[in-house]
Formats: sequence, structure tokens, C-alpha cells
Amino acid sequence: MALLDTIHSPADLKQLDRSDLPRLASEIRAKIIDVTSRNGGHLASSLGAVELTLAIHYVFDTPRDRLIWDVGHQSYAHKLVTGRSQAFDTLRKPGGISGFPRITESIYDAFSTGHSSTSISAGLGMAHGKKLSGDAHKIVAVIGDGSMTAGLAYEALNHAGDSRGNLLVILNDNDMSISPNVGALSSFLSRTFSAKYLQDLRAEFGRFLKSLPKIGDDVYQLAKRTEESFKAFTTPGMLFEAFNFDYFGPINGHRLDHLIDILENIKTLDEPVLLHVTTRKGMGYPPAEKNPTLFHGIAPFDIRTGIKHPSPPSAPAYTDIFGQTICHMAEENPALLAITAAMPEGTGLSAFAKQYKDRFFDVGIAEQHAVTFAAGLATEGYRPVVAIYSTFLQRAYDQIIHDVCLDGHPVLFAIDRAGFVGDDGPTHHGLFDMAFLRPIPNLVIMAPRNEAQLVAMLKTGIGHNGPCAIRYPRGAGTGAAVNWETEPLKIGKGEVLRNGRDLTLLALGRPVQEALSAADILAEEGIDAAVVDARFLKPLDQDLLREIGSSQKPVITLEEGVAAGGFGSSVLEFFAEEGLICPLKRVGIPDRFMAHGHPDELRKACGLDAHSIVQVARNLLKKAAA
Ligand SMILES: Cc1ncc(C[n+]2csc(CCOP(=O)(O)OP(=O)(O)O)c2C)c(N)n1
Ligand SMILES: CC(=O)[C@@H](O)[C@H](O)COP(=O)(O)O
Ligand SMILES: [Mg+2]
Repeated sequence: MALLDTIHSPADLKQLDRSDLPRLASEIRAKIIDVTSRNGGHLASSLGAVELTLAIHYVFDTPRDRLIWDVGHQSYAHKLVTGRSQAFDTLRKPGGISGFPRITESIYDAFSTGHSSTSISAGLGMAHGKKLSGDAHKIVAVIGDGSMTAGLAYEALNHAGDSRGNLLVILNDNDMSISPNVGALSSFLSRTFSAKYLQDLRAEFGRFLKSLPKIGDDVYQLAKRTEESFKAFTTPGMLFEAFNFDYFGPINGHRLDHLIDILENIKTLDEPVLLHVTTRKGMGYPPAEKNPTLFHGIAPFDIRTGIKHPSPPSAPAYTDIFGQTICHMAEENPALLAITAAMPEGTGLSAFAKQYKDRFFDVGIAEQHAVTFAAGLATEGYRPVVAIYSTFLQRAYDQIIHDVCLDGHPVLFAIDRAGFVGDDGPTHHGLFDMAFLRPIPNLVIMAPRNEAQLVAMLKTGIGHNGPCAIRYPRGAGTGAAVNWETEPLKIGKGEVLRNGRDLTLLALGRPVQEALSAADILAEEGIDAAVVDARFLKPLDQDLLREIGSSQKPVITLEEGVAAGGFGSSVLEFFAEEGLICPLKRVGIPDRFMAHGHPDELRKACGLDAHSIVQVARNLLKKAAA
């Protein structure tokens, strides 16, 4: 019988002899590889954290001791040993278990995650909460080296060191973010513990002390006795000790016996402790070890070869068209720069990074900094393009308002993954950007209906002397022919794609395609629907809206974003202010968080597919006629 089948909770894990744990670790790896090969998922990070997971659950009293996984994409082993091994086959499947820790999924998921660098803040909050209620249980926050590049992590360290929270932070250092980790911290972490020069330096220093006449040997002995402080001075401990943390490590995060020993030793320390653990991303599956970036978040693949299953032929992704377009534009415009917050591949900037090394900036997981950094570049006459997923841009709201838009700096926000993203679920769907960007003065906001229009919008954005945002979805475009010579759009002008006497489907971005299909279906029923591509969320095409509103025909607005405060709301506001009265129905995302699932299914659930739109149209017409 497989050992994993006997583990229904960490209590079962604790029954095992330590010598059985490596076998359990390899069974867990096999299970993770098997399921992600079928369902897709965050494989490399989860494989790297298997021993760490077992050691933590072996030593600590979870769920009374709280365990928080930063980002949470490495939590698959944790799910397997906390009662979810039967359900694990449903990982990221509609209705199945989430790819991230969810408080609602298990009592062992102490905090829901998905966005990075929240674990120390949340852990410190729990530590203080427990202290206030006289509960001596421990808080363990596991955070990766990539996630340690975000300012939020340091705000929490700063507070923890000062307020002496009873918190153990485990730094899971694999020298990788999704791509190789960047920044001074990353080189500091890897340089200090691996460099031979430090050892040489110490030996040389020892020889120097010994050579001092008379006192040398004594001083050398003293220096040896204070080896620990010497180490602390020359290892990453220096950084964390400055934050008032007790620092231990670095230790090999795949050596279960060492991990368990050290966790046993430090678990009783009633103060902020940082344990530095080094691991290998993709550990135990050679293709993932070799290419951890590819296997960070992977689509279904063949386990034997490690090659992704061929996906059905499709049009190029919006992301690819974005990447190619800014390379084209950069040729002609030396002021164009590109910025990513730790997602060069995901945002399609890899080619730009290679071609324009000096004009490309990966700032690490630091969305707030990315935006203000762009504002700084813009003041020097540059045209920064900040490519950030919709969901992660939420982090940088104040920077967009205060640092970019207030003074109208010409920063172009390329907002990828706008709309449903699918399997990552509610932490990652990009559904809020329209509602949160729309109230910001000076900002032009566009959404293309296809990839050809994305090119035109990028040209429009770069040509505009002010801040601009373009939101576009995850995945394949429509196959529309892309023309690099296309002209920029006239700002604030929509486009009538189809005239119709009975009602107007007024859409923005991807839903325009569904509106066109819906109009075809309605035409078969003798209903003549106009289809209008608004193109701009801001400024709205007021002339066109006046025309639509004064016709008094029913209007259906369509957007892949929250309905509250989004595109449809902006049309309603305009009609109300102009005194235009017509039956209007907004179709967008309702006022609840949307689970993970296939984007087409999620769209259907929100009424954003052609057939649902047809139904809304029929109802609206019926109501208008009554
Ligand atoms: C705020 C935010 N920005 C970007 C991401 C995308 N992202 C997810 S995991 C990851 C890399 C994290 O690296 P690390 O913490 O070192 O974990 P590892 O994958 O190496 O285990 C990134 C950039 C995110 N989840 N949250
Ligand atoms: C965990 C995380 O935040 C990223 O790995 C994210 O899942 C990437 O999403 P894409 O697959 O859309 O690039
Ligand atoms: Mg890492």
C-alpha cells in the first residue's frame, strides 16, 4: 500500500518513522507530477517544497499552529497531507480543489493566497492576535526568494522585528522567481552562502590574527568563539538580524533529517525567527529541474518526455501580439522602454528583453515600484510601457493615481490577463481594472476587440502625450490579420460594426465578438441588432452615445469586468446626465468572486456568451414592448 494512502491528516504523518519520510516524499512527487501532467498547474515550485512541507507538518501542530504559504502555488504537497489526497485529481478543475490555499477549502489553509508577499504581514497579524488571546501556538510563514522582492514583505519584517511577534518565517530560496530572480537581494542571498571567497577571507583573517605578535593567538581564539557573529556579519543573516530576527541557515531544504532537527530546535523560540532554506525548483523531475521557468505553471504535458501536449491550432495570443508590436515600435521610437514586475515571459516581453537589453527593466515582484519607476522615466522624456497583469496591477493603485495620472505622465499600461484567466481562479481573474481605473482623471482607457486592434491601440497609446491603459485578455486572439502599419485610433471614438433598427449591443473589448455572434443569431429570428464597439472606456464616445440613447431603442452593454462601476455603469451615468431614456441592461460580472473554471464556462455563467446575450435581448425587447 502506498504510504500516501495512509495519510489523512498531519496526525497520520506524525505516526511515521522519520526513515519513512523520504519514501512518502517520492510518492508525493509522483502524485503531483501525475496530476499536473493531466490538469496543468504550478509544478516546479510545488516539487521544490515537498520536504519542507513534510518537515513543517511533522514538527508543528497544524492547524493550531498556523501555516501560511506565500503565493500558495507551492502548496500541493501541503494539500496532499492535509486530507485532500483523494480530491487532488480535481486540482484546478471546475468544481475541484483550488490551485492555491483557500481558507474555505480546509482548516489547514490558514490564509488564502495567490498574490505574493502577503504571508509575513498575515502571519504577524495572527501572531499578535494569538498573543492578545493568550494562545501560545506558533505561526509559520513560508515565503520564496522571489516573493521577498516585494516591499510588502519588508514592511512586515520591519514591524515584526520591532513588535517581537512570535513568528517563524521560512525563506524558501531556490534562486528563482518565475524566471531567474532579479535584484540586489537575490545576488546577496546567493552570493554570500555559496562564495568560496568568504571562506578564503575567513582563513586569511585567521592567519592575520595569529600573526599578530603576543596577542594574536588570543584574539584568534576569541574570533573563533564569536564565529556565529562573524557568520551573521557575512551571510544573509546580516540583513535579517538588522530587522531584529534571529537568523538560522542557510540549510539544505531537501535534507529531511536536518530540516526536522532545526525546526524542533527553533520551534520553542518565542520571537521573530527567520530560517533560510535552500531548495531546487522542480526537484525530482528532471525536465522541471532543467527548465523551471517552463514548469513554473505548465499546461498538461507528457510525463515521459516533459513536452507539453500539443494544443489545437489557434490564433496567436494577445500577449504575443503585444510583445511583437512593442518590438516593432521600439525600432522607430528610441524613447520606448518596457517594464515588467517579474513576469517577462508571461507578459510577452522576452523578445524585447533580448533585443533591447538596456531599455528593458525587470524590477522583481514590485508592481508599486514598477509604476512609480515608470513615472520617473517619463519625467526624463521616455515612453515607458508597464506590462502588468490586471490582477497584479491592483497592488499599484495609488502609484497610478498619485505618481502617474496626477501630472499626466505618458506611461502606457499594458494590462494583460484582463477578464477571466481560468484555472487560477478568483485571486487571478482580471475583473476589477475597468472599475478601478475609470474614475482616475487624465487616463485614457481602451480595450481591443481583436489582436489587430490591439496593435492600433498600442500605437495610439504611445502616440498620446499622457497616461494610457490598454486591457486585453489571456489566450488566443481571433485570428484577425495584424498590420504593423495600421494607423493609431482617434482617441474617444467608437466604431459602429453593424447597424440595426431594433436594439443596440454596445460592447467593449473581447465581448464585441460575442455581440457580433449574438446579432447573427438574432437576425435569424428577424431581430435587427446594431453592434457597436466602444473601443474606449475613457473618454467615452459621447456623440455616438447620444445618437444611441436618443433613438430610445433598448441597449445592452457588454463587458468582461465587474458590472459595478465599469463600462455599462459609465454609459448609464452618461445617459442619466444627458436625460436620455432608453431600456438598458448591463451585462458584466456580478457582485461576487468568481471561482476557477474554463473561461468560456465562466463567461456563460455571467451571461457573456452569444446565446445568453440573445436571451437578454429577447427579454428586453419583450419588456420594452409591454
Ligand atoms: C503580486 C504578485 N505579482 C506577481 C505574481 C506572479 N508570480 C507568482 S509566483 C511568482 C514567483 C515567485 O517566486 P518565489 O516566491 O521565489 O517562489 P518559487 O516559485 O520560486 O517557489 C510570481 C512572479 C504574484 N503571484 N503576485
Ligand atoms: C502563481 C502565479 O501567480 C502565476 O504563476 C500565474 O499563475 C501565472 O499565470 P499565467 O499562466 O496566466 O501566466
Ligand atoms: Mg523562488
